[in-house]
Amino acid sequence: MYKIPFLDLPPLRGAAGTVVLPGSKSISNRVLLLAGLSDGVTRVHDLLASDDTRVMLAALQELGCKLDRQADGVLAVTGIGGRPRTEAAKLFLGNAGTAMRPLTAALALLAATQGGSFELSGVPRMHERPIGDLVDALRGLGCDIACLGQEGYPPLRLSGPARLTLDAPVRVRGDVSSQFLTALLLALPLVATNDVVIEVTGELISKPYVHITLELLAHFGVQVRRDDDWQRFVIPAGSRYRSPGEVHIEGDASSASYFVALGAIAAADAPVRIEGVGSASVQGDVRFLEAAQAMGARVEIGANWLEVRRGAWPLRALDLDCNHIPDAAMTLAVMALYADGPTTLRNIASWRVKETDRIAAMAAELRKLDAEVEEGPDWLRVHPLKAWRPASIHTYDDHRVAMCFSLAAFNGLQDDRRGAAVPVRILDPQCVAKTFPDYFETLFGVVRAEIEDIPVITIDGPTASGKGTLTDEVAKALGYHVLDSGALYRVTGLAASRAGIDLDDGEAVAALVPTLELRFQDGQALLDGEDVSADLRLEATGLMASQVGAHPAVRRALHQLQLDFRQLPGLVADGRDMGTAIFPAAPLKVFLTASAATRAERRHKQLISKGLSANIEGLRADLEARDARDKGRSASPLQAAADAIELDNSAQTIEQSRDLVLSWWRDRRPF
Ligand SMILES: Nc1ncnc2c1ncn2[C@@H]1O[C@H](COP(=O)(O)OP(=O)(O)OP(=O)(O)O)[C@@H](O)[C@H]1O
Ligand SMILES: Nc1ccn([C@H]2C[C@H](O)[C@@H](COP(=O)(O)O)O2)c(=O)n1
Repeated sequence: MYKIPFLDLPPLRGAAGTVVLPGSKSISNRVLLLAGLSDGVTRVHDLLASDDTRVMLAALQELGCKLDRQADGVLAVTGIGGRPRTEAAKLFLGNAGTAMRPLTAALALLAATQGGSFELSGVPRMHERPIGDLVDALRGLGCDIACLGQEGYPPLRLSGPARLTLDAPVRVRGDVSSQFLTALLLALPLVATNDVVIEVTGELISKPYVHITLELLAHFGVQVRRDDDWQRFVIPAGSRYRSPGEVHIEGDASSASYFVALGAIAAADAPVRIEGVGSASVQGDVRFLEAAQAMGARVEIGANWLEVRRGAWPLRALDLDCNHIPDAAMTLAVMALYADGPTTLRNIASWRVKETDRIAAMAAELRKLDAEVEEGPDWLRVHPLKAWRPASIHTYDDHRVAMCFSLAAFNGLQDDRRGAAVPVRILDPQCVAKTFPDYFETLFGVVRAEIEDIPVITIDGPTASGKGTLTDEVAKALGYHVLDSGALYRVTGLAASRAGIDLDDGEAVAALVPTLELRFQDGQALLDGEDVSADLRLEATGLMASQVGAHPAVRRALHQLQLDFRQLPGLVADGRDMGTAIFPAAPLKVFLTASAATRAERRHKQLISKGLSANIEGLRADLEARDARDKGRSASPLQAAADAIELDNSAQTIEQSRDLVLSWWRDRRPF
């Protein structure tokens, strides 16, 4: 996950490959609650690991459920059989509507029948999301619920005992959020001593989510009867949750929408394959496929997979009632930028009370790209874009805003004039943790950019100037990859010396390079499977690296290997010739220096801190000798590129150097 303030997406040009979806959020949290309330153990396969499931798990644990993560990755949930092990708990539920609503209903009813006091709270946005209709319905049954802030909103206190009246129908509004009805359906079996009737007032929205609820209730032994018009539901007397033993969570159909759109926009040659949802899915958002097909996507579908590729291009504009796919429909708003006319999304009033006011948010952010957007209380119209503006997309702590705006990075496909493609900046990218923590990593695994569009920052300089440290810091701040080119020369020197090759024989050393089995993994350098990280950092290895690096044949042999590090979303490359020979067109080149005395002192400290003895005078002599060789060789000598910025960090802290480089980078960005 990118835990950084912003993530810049370079212009993207194509997509192909396979994506395995994370588990569905809606199914995960419903299954967890049902498993938690049941008797016995439920083994949950493919559970979504995200912020929303984490808060649900923490709440269940607080109520007395036992959670056991098993070796096969399955989570075993031992339920409380409808009897909380505590009489009082304060539960923090973040911004998870799928936890707040059903836990409110379940704990209000359990407090009423068994006594107790439960407080439910969340992040500030959760306290702005209405829950009054559910509270009213529960109060109508006799539950004791106090709104601790504003009436009709969390935080809430649920207290008991209280006398419940279950013989009259429970009325709940269905036209604001279907989660209120879902909450009652999930909770009322706990107290159904007689048939309990729920009547929905107003037309029920998002029926597919209620369908998921009914399917899962049946799986846990509760057969709810419903009328054909979805206005009346009956929970039979004596209903009891029974764990089905094993439950498999299917992939998240709303998350699939980004990759379906990706296929429709950018899979011109080979499809994007999406594993985890398909024709057997119970989630309503699989119907996003119909909308994508109407816009031009070509789709093949199996029980548990989809393959999507581009059909019509530009996409076809759409006028759609999105009531059945409220979450996935946000993706259509960005697809609309690539359409042949204005696209209108209707019946999306529920967007206003989600993680943020999504109608306002989408309109504001689409306009930043220069799109023409019209909005009404429950609709949004987006006009296609020809000339795009680079934009910094505010994400409102809303995972779906972040994910769907990643699709705006394909603007170069819409306007193929040279240089017309623009990058897109996603602010607070870690908000995707709510449902899809590795969304951007997954995206980068299946998209393609022109190599020259992938940004590179080069940091060259003499030994122990702090290049590696600065490179790591800058890369961390931007979410970029790192190329430690010195490590490649060090490995080459080490391997050649181990193989008994004369380090002055450039051709022999170069011939060794293609045979090296080298991997960089979790901070380790593995040569033929052996961790050689410690050997690589020895001063003696540095000298060998300098020696082999003087041969043009060795430099040629390592050239492509270094270019291959240029991957999405960007690269910071550290070495001696990054700016002069390997990435001569890099938009930011830094030549980092520090006085020899400072460098010797830093290296001394570094070695001592690792428990290695060192002599400061000897170190200084070694590094000056290495610098002399690196500067004096004919092939790509150590020197500043003509357009590099020189930075002497002798008197700077690491943070000061980092912030300076980041400020230079900011100046070069179009945002
Ligand atoms: N600005 C700085 N202020 C203080 N110490 C620094 C600074 N930059 C780096 N250092 C310290 O100097 C030591 C050497 O830094 P680093 O290993 O990054 O240098 P390098 O140029 O990559 O070296 P090499 O050429 O051997 O790969 C490290 O211990 C690092 O923490
Ligand atoms: N781009 C590079 C990187 C390194 N070398 C050589 C010269 C250095 O002295 C040696 C070790 O590098 P370090 O790990 O200290 O950065 O490798 C080079 O020639 N070109």
